[in-house]
Amino acid sequence: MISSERMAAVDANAAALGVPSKQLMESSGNAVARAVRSASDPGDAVALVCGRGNNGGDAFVAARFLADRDVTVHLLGRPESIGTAIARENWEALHAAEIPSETVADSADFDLGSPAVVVDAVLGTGVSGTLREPARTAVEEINASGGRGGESGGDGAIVIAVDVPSGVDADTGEPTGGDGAVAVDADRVVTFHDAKPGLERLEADVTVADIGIPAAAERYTGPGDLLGLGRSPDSHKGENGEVLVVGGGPYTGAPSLSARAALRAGADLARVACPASVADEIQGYSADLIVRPLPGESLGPDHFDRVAELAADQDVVVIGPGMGNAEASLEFVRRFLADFSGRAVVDADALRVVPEVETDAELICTPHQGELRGMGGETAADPNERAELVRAFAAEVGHTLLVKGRYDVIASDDGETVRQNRTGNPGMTVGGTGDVLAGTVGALAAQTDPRTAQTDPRTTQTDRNAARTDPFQAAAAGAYVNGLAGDAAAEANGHGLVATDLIDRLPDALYDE
Ligand SMILES: NC(=O)C1=CN([C@@H]2O[C@H](COP(=O)(O)OP(=O)(O)OC[C@H]3O[C@@H](n4cnc5c(N)ncnc54)[C@H](O)[C@@H]3O)[C@@H](O)[C@H]2O)[C@H](O)CC1
Ligand SMILES: [K+]
Repeated sequence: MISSERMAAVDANAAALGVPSKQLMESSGNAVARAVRSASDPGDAVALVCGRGNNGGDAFVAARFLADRDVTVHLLGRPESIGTAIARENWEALHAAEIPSETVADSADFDLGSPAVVVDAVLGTGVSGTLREPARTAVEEINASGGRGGESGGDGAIVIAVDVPSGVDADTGEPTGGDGAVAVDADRVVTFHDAKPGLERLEADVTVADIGIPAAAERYTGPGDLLGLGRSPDSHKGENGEVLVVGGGPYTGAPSLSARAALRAGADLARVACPASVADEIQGYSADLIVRPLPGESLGPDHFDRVAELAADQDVVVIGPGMGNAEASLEFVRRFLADFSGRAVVDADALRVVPEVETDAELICTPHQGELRGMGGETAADPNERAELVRAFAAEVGHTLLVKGRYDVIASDDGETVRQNRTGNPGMTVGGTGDVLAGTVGALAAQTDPRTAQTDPRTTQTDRNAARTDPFQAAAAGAYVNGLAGDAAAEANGHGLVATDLIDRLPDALYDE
């Protein structure tokens, strides 16, 4: 089962793996043609009703595979306004092949005739809102032509929908125009790659066609995993996330790297709460950070009130970098996590505390293999076996996990979703790259998802968490871009790369795909 959002990501990942959408469209069209053939006889009239997006494009391809049927392609709108290059190329190929087609400039002129089969390729997953003309009339004509919804009581044409009946939301099965809005009532649906939750709720007979998307496009992160992370063009300071890094004491570099990575990964503000003994040093590394000194030389339970107060205004807390493993510091983390209900990335020595703590916080834990074992998790040499172990352990602890390794493994807090990341290189075993990753994930988890943005200041912490990028998605995207930045750094510096090389390359990795 796959959501439309994930489907779009997998599509982009497939293209990055060398299987571009045009190739997928060829398979989609072929699958539709097979369904048409099984529903008709040679010589039968087949009407393909096509919109100007890729859903229509699938039907242009299908028409080429139906040489022994009496095919007519109806294009809704002008050919010049076909929206995508691949659909346009297939429209042109149709002409070159002399396949009969007509363009429907005015919906009043639309005449479907009385074919044996109607292919509904008006709209696929690209639909939004109430159907506009000429799509609306076309959908009504399709429904009137036959099928269960037809005036002829089921004796008319067989309606085969491409990917999803036009006007239906593939995620919910509801009309996109709202309750009772017009949508195609299909007899059959040929959907691509995987089942869609909304289609299960329809009466139509749904088949899933394998269109050749490689399994790796789902198993591994890719550019598709960055979709939906774009910041809104009219956002103001603070809207793209404020991150608080809590750490330092025995070390100064780690919290600084995390906080600077958070800024480069798009956070508007990065603060560091650290022992006063190292505050000047951490500030000295960078003018971009806001440093909040805590009395003493290492984190301890006395800092709880102050850190809880600082954390309350933050989108994400990154806790652990460079804090060391003194018992008092671990006790501080226990108290902090037990009380916290926001979102936190937990790294380094703070990780071992996680399995002991009952918390309402939404945690993203970023252990390497050794730290995972320290948390009570298991690991394995085989990447797929390791992925399975991490998935099960994420469900057990109830938090998102990002386990670092040659192949990173990301698992959702319910253990339902697991993904691997294979960007990165052996040069990244140098100290500090994990701190960069924690800050990067923190920044991505701090962004507001533009699709669920919630701007009312009275909203609760839970509402605010819900409006942000999904934690699994933030972790997967973070692992992917951290590895890309590492690969760019290795290109320049080989195995001599250092963690700060990654930080400067994060913006390109994130936004210049
Ligand atoms: N990986 C795959 O699954 C592949 C899927 N393919 C097919 O592509 C469509 C999705 O294509 P897309 O171009 O994104 O969108 P659509 O064709 O569904 O529609 C875009 C088109 O529709 C217009 N539009 C949007 N809303 C409305 C409305 N309410 N009323 C009227 N018109 C509307 C919009 O302006 C655009 O012009 C997917 O379903 C598959 O069929 C490919 O084969 C590649 C592989
Ligand atoms: K359709």
